[in-house]
Formats: sequence, structure tokens, C-alpha cells
Amino acid sequence: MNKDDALRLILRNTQEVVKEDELRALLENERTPIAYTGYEPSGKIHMGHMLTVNKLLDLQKAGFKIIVLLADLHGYLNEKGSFDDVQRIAEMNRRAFIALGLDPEKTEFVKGSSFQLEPDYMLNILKLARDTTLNRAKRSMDEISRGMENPKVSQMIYPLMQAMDIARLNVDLAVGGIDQRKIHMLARENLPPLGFRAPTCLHTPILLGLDGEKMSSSQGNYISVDDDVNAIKKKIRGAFCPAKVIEDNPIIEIFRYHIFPRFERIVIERPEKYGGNLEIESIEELGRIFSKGELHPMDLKNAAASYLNEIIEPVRLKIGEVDDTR
Ligand SMILES: Nc1ncnc2c1ncn2[C@@H]1O[C@H](COP(=O)(O)OP(=O)(O)OP(=O)(O)O)[C@@H](O)[C@H]1O
Ligand SMILES: N[C@@H](Cc1ccc(O)cc1)C(=O)O
Repeated sequence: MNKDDALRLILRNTQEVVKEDELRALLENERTPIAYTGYEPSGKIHMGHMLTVNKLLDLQKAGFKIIVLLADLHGYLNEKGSFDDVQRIAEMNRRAFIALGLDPEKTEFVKGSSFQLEPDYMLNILKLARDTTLNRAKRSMDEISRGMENPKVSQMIYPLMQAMDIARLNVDLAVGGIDQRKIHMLARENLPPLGFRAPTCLHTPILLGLDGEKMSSSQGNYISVDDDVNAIKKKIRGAFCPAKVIEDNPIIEIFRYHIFPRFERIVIERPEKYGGNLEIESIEELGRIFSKGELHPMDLKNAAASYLNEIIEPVRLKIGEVDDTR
């Protein structure tokens, strides 16, 4: 793949890159660049996570080495469960990532606790702690620990560890949802004074959950990559989807980020008496039709459920086949 095609592939469906000239330089480097995303093992892998996984797959195609960090200690520090719970969930999540296409032969899966307790790593955390104000650490967690009224010290150590992971794993490109931005900016500023490189950062949009808030494994507002057809139908049927409203409408967002990128043209099935089937070729066209009230939310939801099932079905089948003996 030539460099321009690689750059185009890497930037598609992203919200932000900091900075594009750095990304270009990584592609021109002789050394294979490393990209990573970390996931707190707090529950199921869902359609929101899939946006970052899709990006890792694009990066893999563009020649990057991929590391997936199963951030067990981070989940523990962020009160997602006991240390045993997060370890168990990390293993379950690994299988879902493999089923989503991250081939274990080509992807390095690393558990945070496998290196984050080493003396050198910890000493570097203490050094970072001396260079980071409490206010900055707290602000960097705003979108990660939403509604954190009474933060624990552990939640202030969390962003320092995320920044240090980038240095320790020799990461060139830190990938995440746009909610990771403040921690990534902290890493860009505070790693170089300690002698480490500033990472380039790539952010995906955030997918809304079925209630219109961020899709999140701890909120129960998600569609997981192993939901079966009935669960998908039931969840979509109960989703927030006000008639004629396209802004912050989670069903429209599912079409935008998951369905249209995979299908060139979609068909919304409707009985003849309600206007018959509708063929739609782009998210813009869907938005126009829906906002004029020419498409009922229930018809939109039925189509969303059926396309989502088509996307998820192979993943669901594959999860059962992934070898869990490693
Ligand atoms: N709804 C979403 N849309 C896009 N990206 C997401 C979404 N949820 C999580 N991510 C991304 O996945 C990575 C891991 O996030 P994380 O483990 O916090 O998921 P989560 O479901 O928000 O978990 P929790 O709700 O338990 O905090 C981050 O880069 C994050 O930005
Ligand atoms: N902060 C990420 C998890 C994470 C943890 C450590 C990292 O190095 C990277 C990412 C989240 O919101 O889930």
C-alpha cells in the first residue's frame, strides 16, 4: 500500500489526529511503527469499542504493529471490580478482540499487570507524579470516570499510568475514543521531560448508547459483540429514537458509524400501506428522510436490528471458536 493510501485508510472515520505531519513521518520511518489501544476489562466488548478495534485493523493493514493493552490494573484502580474480576474479564475480552479480527499471530495482547508493578515503571510513575498537578490529573479523568464526585487517589494515579504505558510499550501512535484526549495530551507534554518520546494520538468518535448517553460497558446501554438476534431486536426496540430528530439519535449513529461504512446501499423494509420499501445510499440521505418525518422510528429500528445482526453474527459465531487455552 502506498503512503497516501495508508494515510487515507488511517484517517477514515476518525475525529482527530494529533498531529497529521507526525503520522505521515511514522509512515515514512524505516522502523515498523507501533500503535496501541487500552481497554479496562469492565464488561463486554460492545459496538462502541468496535470503532477503535476497526481502527486498529486499519492500522494493521497500513503496516503498523498493534498492541492491545488489557488494562486490568486500570480497571481495578477505577473501581470496576476486584482484582480477580478484572483479570477474568480481561481474558474474556481477549477472545472478543480476536473474534473481531485481531489475529493473535499479528497482534500483541498485553496485560497491564504483567509490567506495571515493575520497580522501574513505578519509579517513573512517581517522577510523573512530581511533574503533574492534581488539577491536571483530575481534569484528564473527567470523561473517563464520569460523575466522579469524590475521586480516590487511585483515580489520580490512573492517568499517570496510562501515560507511562505509552512509554513502556514503546508506542508511537496512541489510539482511543475522543474521551481519551486529555490523558493523551498529558502524555504528550509530560513524557518528554522524563526523556521519553511524545506519542502521536488518533481519536475516534464516541458512539452513543441506546439511551442517548455514551455507550459504555458499565451502563447497560450497549449492544455487545456477542448479543444474539433476539437480544439485538429487544435492545434496539427499546432504544431512544425520537421521530424526526437526527442529532444525538443513537439509532442514526449506528447507521453512521457501523452500517453505512459496510453497506453501500441499505433497504428499509416497510409494508406497502406505509410507503413500501425504501432504498437509501448514504447517511445524509437517511438523515434528510428521517428528519422530514417520512420514515417512522419503528421501521428505522427494525432495519437497524437486522443490519446489526448481519454485522455481529460472524463475530458471535467466532467467539465460540476462539481457543481459550492460551
Ligand atoms: N461508546 C464508545 N464509542 C467509541 N469508543 C469507545 C466507546 N466506549 C469506549 N470506547 C473506547 O474504548 C477504549 C476503552 O474504553 P473503556 O474500557 O473505558 O470502555 P467503556 O465501555 O467506556 O467502559 P466503562 O463504561 O466501564 O468505563 C477507549 O479508547 C474508549 O475511548
Ligand atoms: N483509559 C482507557 C483504558 C486504558 C488504560 C491504560 C492504557 O494505557 C490505555 C487505556 C479507558 O477509558 O478505558
